[in-house]
Amino acid sequence: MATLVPSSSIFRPTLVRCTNERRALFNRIAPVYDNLNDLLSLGQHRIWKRMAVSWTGAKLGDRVLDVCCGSGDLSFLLSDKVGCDGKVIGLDFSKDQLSIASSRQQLLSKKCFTNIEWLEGDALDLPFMDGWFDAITMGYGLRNVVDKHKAMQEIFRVLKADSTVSILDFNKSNESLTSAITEWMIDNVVVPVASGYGLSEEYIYLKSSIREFLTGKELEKLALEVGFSDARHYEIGGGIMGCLVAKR
Ligand SMILES: C/C(=C\Cc1cc(O)c2ccccc2c1O)CCC[C@H](C)CCC[C@H](C)CCCC(C)C
Ligand SMILES: C[S@@+](CC[C@H](N)C(=O)[O-])C[C@H]1O[C@@H](n2cnc3c(N)ncnc32)[C@H](O)[C@@H]1O
Repeated sequence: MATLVPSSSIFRPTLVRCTNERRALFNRIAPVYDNLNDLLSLGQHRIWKRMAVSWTGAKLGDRVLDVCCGSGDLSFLLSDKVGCDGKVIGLDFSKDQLSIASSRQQLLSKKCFTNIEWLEGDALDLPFMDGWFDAITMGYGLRNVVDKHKAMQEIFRVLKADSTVSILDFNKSNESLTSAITEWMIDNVVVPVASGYGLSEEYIYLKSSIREFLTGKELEKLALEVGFSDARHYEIGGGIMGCLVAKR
């Protein structure tokens, strides 16, 4: 009997089907990730990240966690919030992203940045005791994990009572115009720019990952299901981005 071999375009999602493939993708994009974020968002991602960090309510002396920290943008912002007496853990499963985060820490050489520790680990199996952190951030991470429910359960487990997690990501909008703008940007700006670096497949993945993501209402529901007492999703960046703020 003849075996049907699907075309590579049908099989595109296999690029990121399992954890190892996702890790490999983030290792590959690590050298250009920061520059592309600045370029593609016209620097706006820095504003969205500041908003996400301020919504955690992190304060001087706190012990905080940045899950899926990548090259460390949110960790550096958290470091400023918690100061020299606080502690920031930036956790990610990509060695190459962590190595960039660590080089940035050396380069920026701000005294209090010594309060940041980079940790290679899995968001689905956080290596911390229950109720360990005063605040948690996750930037563009939840959409990329293979099991979103488990990731939320883990965040809930390691967060102290009354503390807050702030989860920034693309917004899977209910508004067809907003979705169309995001998809148009990815097809006509993001992927063509990324292809100049030989990373078109990696950025094409962005579009399918947003389509398969949860809407704001679904994210709020997920947070409540895993046990958070309050959950609000805020649309930001003209509705292109969103931030889920949930209180344990
Ligand atoms: C912050 C950006 C990308 C993060 C990012 C997240 C991922 O999950 C990835 C997965 C795989 C590869 C790469 C990434 C990744 O880079 C940049 C986002 C850019 C937006 C697509 C476009 C933003 C458009 C506008 C300039 C914003 C206008 C806002 C205005 C207030 C209306
Ligand atoms: C799009 S980047 C976001 C990086 C950073 N938080 C930011 O806002 O720029 C997503 C990050 O999630 C990490 N990641 C994805 N799944 C993960 C998992 N299961 N455990 C740990 N890190 C993960 C990737 O390695 C990557 O660095």
